[in-house]
Amino acid sequence: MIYERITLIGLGLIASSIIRAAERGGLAGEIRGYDLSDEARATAREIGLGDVICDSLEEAVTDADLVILAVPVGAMGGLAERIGPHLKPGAVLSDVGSVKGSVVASVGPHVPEGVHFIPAHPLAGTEHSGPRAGFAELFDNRWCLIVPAGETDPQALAGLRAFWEGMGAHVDEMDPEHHDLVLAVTSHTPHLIAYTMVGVADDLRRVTDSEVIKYSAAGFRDFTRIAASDPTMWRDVFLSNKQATLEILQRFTEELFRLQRAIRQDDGDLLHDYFTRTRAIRRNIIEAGQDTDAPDFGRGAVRK
Ligand SMILES: NC(=O)c1ccc[n+]([C@@H]2O[C@H](COP(=O)([O-])OP(=O)(O)OC[C@H]3O[C@@H](n4cnc5c(N)ncnc54)[C@H](O)[C@@H]3O)[C@@H](O)[C@H]2O)c1
Ligand SMILES: O=C(O)C(=O)C[C@]1(C(=O)O)C=C[C@@H](O)C=C1
Repeated sequence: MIYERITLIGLGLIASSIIRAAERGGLAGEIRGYDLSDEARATAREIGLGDVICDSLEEAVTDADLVILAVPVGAMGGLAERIGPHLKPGAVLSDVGSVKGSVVASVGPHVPEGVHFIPAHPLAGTEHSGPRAGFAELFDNRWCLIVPAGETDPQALAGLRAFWEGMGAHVDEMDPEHHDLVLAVTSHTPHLIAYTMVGVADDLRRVTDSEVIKYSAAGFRDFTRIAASDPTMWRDVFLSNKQATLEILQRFTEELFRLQRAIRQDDGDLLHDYFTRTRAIRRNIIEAGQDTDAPDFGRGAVRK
């Protein structure tokens, strides 16, 4: 056991997966949960999520050794303001938000003296939401980035690291600004592209009738899975990581125009060189053992 009592706030995909994974690993003596939505709390009780589902925030966080905020990033600051006065001295306050700079800025000022605020971000998810969506294996062999907000107590940090490792994740540390730039490239902008592509296909539905759906090839089907993700979560991600996402989108647009021109001008060499370079990137990821879908990720596995 790592913590006597932990509390999850916001009982969606990530919190319900944390609860299942913490139970699997025997990482907490007692697990409490709270959600703003009556429906989410009722569902959580119905499916037996954790030990106690509380009807008030105060009841949920009082005496907790670890409190994890698992709500959309735009709701984190207001939540921290409300729970701050009820947090136990020595407790760890963490979160799982997809953006870190805005969470550090909005939560930080509400963290009372003696409480250790250590933001984190598991790089794992699905397009599903809510308490029923969680499963114990979600974090197995995935990265969890811990993003310390300034000077952090080494013991509190070691505890949170052990907690994530106990749930099957590989842990790394990163500063908030760098995190937000990396995630703008690897997660946020790709989601925006998927949303846009599915929107374009939907606009063309009248022209192509139902063929877009019927003959969806794997590439487009992957886009529709991503574009089915929670709208509130992703609205907050883009509004909270504005600067980095706009920077990456600008570069993306420039590249798109370059490829557009190559197609128009029949520049097959440019297209071939470009696709050869991108194929090598995928191969390098796999050869470096960084493909988190590989069964023995992190041990230098090479999948052919
Ligand atoms: N879904 C993913 O793939 C993924 C992956 C990693 C991190 N994250 C991050 O984790 C967080 C949660 O995402 P999720 O996918 O679990 O979302 P979700 O939509 O499944 O669940 C969020 C829950 O938070 C509740 N909520 C909203 N505001 C609240 C408030 N003020 N107080 C209490 N409860 C509140 C909602 O009712 C909902 O049940 C987000 O910050 C997201 O950026 C998501
Ligand atoms: O697999 C998915 O559904 C995801 O989009 C998960 C994903 C990602 O982009 O990889 C989405 C947002 C998170 O903050 C972390 C993980």
